[in-house]
Amino acid sequence: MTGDSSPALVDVQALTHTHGRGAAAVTVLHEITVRIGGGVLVALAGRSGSGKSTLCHLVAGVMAPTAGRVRVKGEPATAVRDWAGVALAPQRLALVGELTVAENVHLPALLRGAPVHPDLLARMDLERIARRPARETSLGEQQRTALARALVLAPDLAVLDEPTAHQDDGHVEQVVAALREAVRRGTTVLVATHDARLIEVADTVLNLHSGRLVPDAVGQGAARHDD
Ligand SMILES: Nc1ncnc2c1ncn2[C@@H]1O[C@H](COP(=O)(O)OP(=O)(O)OP(=O)(O)O)[C@@H](O)[C@H]1O
Repeated sequence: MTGDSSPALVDVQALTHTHGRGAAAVTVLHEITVRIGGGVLVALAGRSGSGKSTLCHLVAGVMAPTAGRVRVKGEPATAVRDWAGVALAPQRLALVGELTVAENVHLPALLRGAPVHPDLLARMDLERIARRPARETSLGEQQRTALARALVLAPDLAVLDEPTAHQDDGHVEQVVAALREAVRRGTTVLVATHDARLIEVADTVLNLHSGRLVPDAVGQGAARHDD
């Protein structure tokens, strides 16, 4: 989180979001205001259905809020199209099943003509299966592939929805280390999670409760890590 006067990487102001229309309309986020600075790991915690994925999608700019605004680097989040700006690993992963694990990870770099981050495959324990089509890998492997893909351009902001949901303890440690390393290199990482192992290493914890940020929990979290 940033103080009021410092520039925010992510600036969310009075954001409200309603899914559906008419009789089916349901407002799932209410008047969210929060600012997030550069180079921090932020955990967005909250019970199932509290609105974490919805807020992730709005911050990543894949949908627009019903009211209020989300700015990333001073632009509306929906206008930031470059994965070097904002990268998303959605809960449902969205891999290209026919492409290999390595091709999926490197796709944002290949599309952009950018160099690939050399050791992400190893960091995410994907080297052994790098040449296998993504659809022929386990769910945990697919999740680590989507996480590596989100980090491959060292984006300003990586939005990762439940990044440890399909990982065993050992791989949780590897994912956490990779996220901390991304933060060390300057990426702000926003994770939606219920995982205490991830929440405890966050610089900031935002707690969502029924679509509202719980005021006295905002800004709490583990001390800043400098590793
Ligand atoms: N497309 C949609 N149409 C209608 N309601 C939706 C839609 N997507 C999500 N919702 C509702 O919005 C609320 C918040 O959902 P969201 O997926 O953001 O929660 P979450 O905190 O990420 O949950 P989980 O931890 O289970 O993934 C839930 O009540 C959900 O049923």
